[in-house]
Amino acid sequence: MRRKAERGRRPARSRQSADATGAEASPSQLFDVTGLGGSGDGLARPVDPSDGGDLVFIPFTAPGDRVLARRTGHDRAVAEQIIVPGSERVEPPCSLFGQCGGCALQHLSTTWTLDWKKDRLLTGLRKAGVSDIPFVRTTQTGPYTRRRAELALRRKQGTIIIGLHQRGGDPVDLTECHLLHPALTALLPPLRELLAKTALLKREGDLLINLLDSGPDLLFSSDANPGTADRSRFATFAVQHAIPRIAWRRAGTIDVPEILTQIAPTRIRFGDTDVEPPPGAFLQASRDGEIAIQAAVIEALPRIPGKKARVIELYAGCGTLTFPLAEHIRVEAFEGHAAAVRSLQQASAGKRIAVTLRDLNRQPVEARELGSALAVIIDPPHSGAGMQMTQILDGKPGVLIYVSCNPKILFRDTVSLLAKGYRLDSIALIDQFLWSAEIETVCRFSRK
Ligand SMILES: C[S@@+](CC[C@H](N)C(=O)[O-])C[C@H]1O[C@@H](n2cnc3c(N)ncnc32)[C@H](O)[C@@H]1O
Repeated sequence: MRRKAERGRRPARSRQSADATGAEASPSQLFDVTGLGGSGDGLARPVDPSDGGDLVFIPFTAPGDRVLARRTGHDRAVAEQIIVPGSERVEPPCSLFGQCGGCALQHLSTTWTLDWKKDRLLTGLRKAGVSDIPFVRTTQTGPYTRRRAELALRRKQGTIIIGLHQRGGDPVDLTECHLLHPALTALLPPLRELLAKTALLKREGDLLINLLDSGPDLLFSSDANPGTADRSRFATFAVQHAIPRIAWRRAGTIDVPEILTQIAPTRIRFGDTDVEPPPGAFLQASRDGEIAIQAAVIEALPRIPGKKARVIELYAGCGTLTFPLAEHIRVEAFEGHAAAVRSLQQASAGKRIAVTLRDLNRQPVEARELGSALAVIIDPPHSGAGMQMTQILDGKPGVLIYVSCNPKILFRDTVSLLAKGYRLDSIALIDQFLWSAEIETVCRFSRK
């Protein structure tokens, strides 16, 4: 949960005074909001065509709204007043909505946003050439379930801010959050007190929190080294708040994190296996989201012909999918993050899992190898699978189970897969990023 974009504030329903900065860059105009753009901002047209007919994006507006807004760029505007609210508007649950960059869509019901995401997905797939769209199974995770967060830290005039960046601006102190798991929100006030006393944070840093089965796992990155007194403060804090591990690294580096204190083993369960993940490990955003993704992947497996059959799993992380898969079939798992691979290897002992550390951008698993597997499972980072996708397209595995957090890349890859004779058999849409425009999907492609 991290979002940096354009500065924005929730528009008031009653008239607000001009911009807080006093800037009068452009006159206010009336706009009708007709839909939402890909990042969840309202897509609007001026009511008076002489104001220029082009569509503009207006954050925190909803379809059906008529708003008074001021242009901030050729296709951007900021709402100042909602003149007529759209029928889909709801009261945002969080008082920070519109300032904090964590949520973009709290002013719309979660039912509406799920339908909107499904519609975007289907429109994109149709445009990519899928003529026969299969049934879409949808799952939506609830509020207060987010178990992974990357929060910004600031020391400002003697106080500590822990929060999410407002759009394009400073972090907003997270005094309230309807997304985060309550166990994580409860940690924020004592963490502010702790950080106020430490030397570790000079001016700014970040905190990545993962809520594991063993408790919260904290990874700080900051602009100053922790002192000796800090280490004992963190150790006391870990005991007081039952935090198994607290790690740190210098901001802006990818150094192996230093363990400031560890009072107990860290643990997360994937399928039938406990894994000890490294600090800052990739995790699916919520437990419910993870379960839905795992179930969709397992369901998409083809019939397993015998004990020798194997699947190849690319971008395996610490094994979110590897262990559930290995309950059914042999798995060859590939991952580029060395610490994740170590965790995966340790937990794989005695199981039908072979793990390889591989930068799949530089050295993709080759087409021939992919083509000989019963299925290939792929869960690439947001930037997509790059060269690895080319090898998949050349290797033409019979079944490709594609987990995606970036619909644009999914649509692009769908075009290529259809051109190689694949069809789209099933789609699961997992809305695990509530109140944001993000879309997570599991798609099964197969060749006749
Ligand atoms: C979206 S995560 C999925 C991880 C895992 N499947 C899960 O669900 O927890 C993407 C994974 O790709 C890995 N990754 C990113 N770039 C990579 C690369 N060039 N080569 C191999 N792995 C990479 C990341 O370390 C991360 O574990």
